[in-house]
Parts: sequence; structure tokens; C-alpha cells
Amino acid sequence: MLSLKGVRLSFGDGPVLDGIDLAVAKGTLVGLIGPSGCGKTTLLGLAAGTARPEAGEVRNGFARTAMVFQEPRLLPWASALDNAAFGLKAAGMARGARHARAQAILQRLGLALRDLGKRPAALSGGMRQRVAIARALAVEPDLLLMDEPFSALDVGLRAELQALVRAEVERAGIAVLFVTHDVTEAVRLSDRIVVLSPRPARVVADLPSTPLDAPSAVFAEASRLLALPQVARALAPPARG
Ligand SMILES: Nc1ncnc2c1ncn2[C@@H]1O[C@H](COP(=O)(O)OP(=O)(O)OP(=O)(O)O)[C@@H](O)[C@H]1O
Repeated sequence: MLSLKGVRLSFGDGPVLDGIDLAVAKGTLVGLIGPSGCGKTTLLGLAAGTARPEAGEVRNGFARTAMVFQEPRLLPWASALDNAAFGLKAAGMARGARHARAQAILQRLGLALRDLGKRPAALSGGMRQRVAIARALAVEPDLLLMDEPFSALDVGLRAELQALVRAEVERAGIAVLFVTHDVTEAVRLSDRIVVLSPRPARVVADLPSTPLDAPSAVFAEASRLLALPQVARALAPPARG
């Protein structure tokens, strides 16, 4: 279980998060939406343990937490296979074993055998993000934190990769907390959708959800959610001025 209770965190220009209460249980997929700049990435940092709250409490009771970012952050000199196996190498796993595990995951995520030896510069953006996701899954996390992991991808590819990731996390019973600006993504992946207010963020809605696949069902549910004022506010484009 990951739990945040009464969490506050400020930067020089005031509080970013204030009074955040949020729990993520084993094996559940929680989508996090909120206005631009409200503190979603900061919240993931607290969950990952890279930041500490100034008030309140963050408890991460999961054994292994892995992270996927919006951009792949791969080692440019290493092959797709070595990038995917990076966490396993760091953990001391022998070369043959780590390559076998990384290869199996890369192939399930849609990489062809011929691509495994290629460096990131020779891969498409979609393939690079598959490698980044494989790197996170290879360490067999029980909590996966993802910060807009599909937002740089084309719409068709996005839906394909969302379905593949959902199959992987459901297969392994991984809990997921992911940030998105795309309500259809939240609907495709989430068991719960948590909505944050503008900065300083707090939780303004915590909505039960059921992961959906059929496009008509996804769009119907997305429209229903967008009719909720908190959701519409969370996904509105940033005000210009
Ligand atoms: N290290 C930092 N120092 C100072 N301010 C920061 C720092 N990191 C983030 N902020 C500020 O905190 C606020 C929240 O940032 P954060 O990246 O968590 O928001 P976000 O909801 O993920 O944004 P977006 O939706 O645009 O990705 C922003 O106003 C940002 O400028």
C-alpha cells in the first residue's frame, strides 16, 4: 500500500501540495488528473521517495517501485536490450538471465527481435518508450509510477501501448499510479481516477472506474466524466494572460 496523509510540500513561491490524502492498494491502477502545474509530478516524486513532505506522512509499503517518465531517458550508447536490462544489471543479475528477461518483456511490448540490438537513435519514438516501459517492468516492481507515459505518442500507438501495459500490470498484479492529461487514457487504464485541484493541489474527487477497451465505451465514459465540473476544471487548457 502507498499512502499519503495530510501531505504538504512547498517550493520558494508557496505550497504546491496541501492536505493531500491518497492511498493506492496492491494491484490497483489509479489515474491522476489535475490542472497543468498543480503538482502531479511533485506528488509522484513523493511517492518515489525522491522528495519528502514538509508536513504529513508518505508511506510506501511496496517492495519495489519503478518509474516511467514522459520521455524515455534511455542510455544513448546502449542497445534496446541493454537499456531494458539496465535495472537488472544494477541489481547484479547475470548477463544471460537479464537479457532473457528483458527480451521476453520487450517482445511482449511489441519490439521485434531485429530491433533489440539497435541503439535508441535507430528506434522510433514509440519503440523507445516501449524500451523505457520494459526497463521499468523488468525489475518486477509491485508499484509502477508513470508520469504521462504515452503523451508523446500518436493516438493509435497510444491505445495499443496502453492496452499492452495494462495486460502486463494485470498479469503481474502491479499497482500503478499514473499521471495523465488524457481522459480517455484514464478511462482505458484506471480502477480509480483521482482528481486534483489547481495549485496548491488537494484531492477534489476520487472516482471508481472500470478499465474499458471498446472505443464507443471509452468515449461515452470520457464524456460522462468531462461533464463533472472537477474533471472539466482539471483538464482545461492552462489560462493564458
Ligand atoms: N524544484 C522545483 N523548484 C521550484 N518550483 C518547482 C519545482 N518543481 C516544481 N515546481 C513548481 O511546482 C508546481 C508544480 O509542478 P509539477 O511539475 O509537480 O506540476 P504538474 O502538475 O506535474 O505540471 P504539468 O501538468 O504541467 O506537468 C509548478 O508551479 C512548478 O513550477
